[in-house]
Amino acid sequence: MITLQNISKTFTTAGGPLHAVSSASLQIEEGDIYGLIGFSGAGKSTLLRTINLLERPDEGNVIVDGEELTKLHLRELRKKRLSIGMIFQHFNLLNNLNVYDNVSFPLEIAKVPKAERHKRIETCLEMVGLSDKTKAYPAKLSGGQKQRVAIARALANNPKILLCDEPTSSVDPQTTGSILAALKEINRNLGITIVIVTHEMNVVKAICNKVAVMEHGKIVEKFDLSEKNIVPQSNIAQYLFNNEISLERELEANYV
Ligand SMILES: Nc1ncnc2c1ncn2[C@@H]1O[C@H](COP(=O)(O)OP(=O)(O)OP(=O)(O)O)[C@@H](O)[C@H]1O
Repeated sequence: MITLQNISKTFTTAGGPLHAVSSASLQIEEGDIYGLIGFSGAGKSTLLRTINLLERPDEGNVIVDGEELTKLHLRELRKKRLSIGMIFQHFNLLNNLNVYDNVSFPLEIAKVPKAERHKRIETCLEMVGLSDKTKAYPAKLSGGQKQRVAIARALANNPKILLCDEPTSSVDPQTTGSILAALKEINRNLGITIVIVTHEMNVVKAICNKVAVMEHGKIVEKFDLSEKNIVPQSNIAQYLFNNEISLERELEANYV
């Protein structure tokens, strides 16, 4: 369903070229919940953002449902992006709009007629358990509720794929559980393929069926978590599998 072939991305920075992603290849099948894990700066978000070309790779191919995205014209790409929803660490809600209008926003951009819009907004808010919050503004919501609004908004255009960039990094552990449960339900009930960037092996173990471990811009190992005997080979994968902890910056300093 998603094929990333030899993706590379270099940023120009004041300190010189920064190779954020180097020759990364990944095959994600329909229905997967695919985790991308690694330390801060490993290139996870950059790689994730190439899947909808929010980040255009310098080299490599991005194939989604048989279509090579880097070859699409802007209009075709915009259409294709409707089938790829995305959520972020800091929710990215529009603070001057209430919950209903936040979810309505992508539908208005896609020019969905009003009656159909209303139906979809209600369905999506029901899916994330926020039907009673339509009139609330983001400032009045908890972190978990904000992320569930963001999930509803990402689902509004009936995507086939949901990209999640550290969706639980700004919330407490209990809320993490409710967000992950919502994502799992969406995957199970709607068959939406999910790609999730995280620092936390607990997140991977809770919902992913596959995971790729990244370090210094490269994918160093991939695992099918349905397999019984997982034997990590790389130092970083061994570290991640053996330490079920959140990879905060100070802990990263202890990793050798
Ligand atoms: N737009 C940009 N311009 C310059 N450098 C960037 C840009 N985006 C990312 N980088 C750099 O590329 C590297 C990879 O960043 P990326 O965000 O993909 O890593 P990550 O594994 O997701 O880490 P984090 O969890 O900290 O976001 C980092 O060194 C980052 O500073």
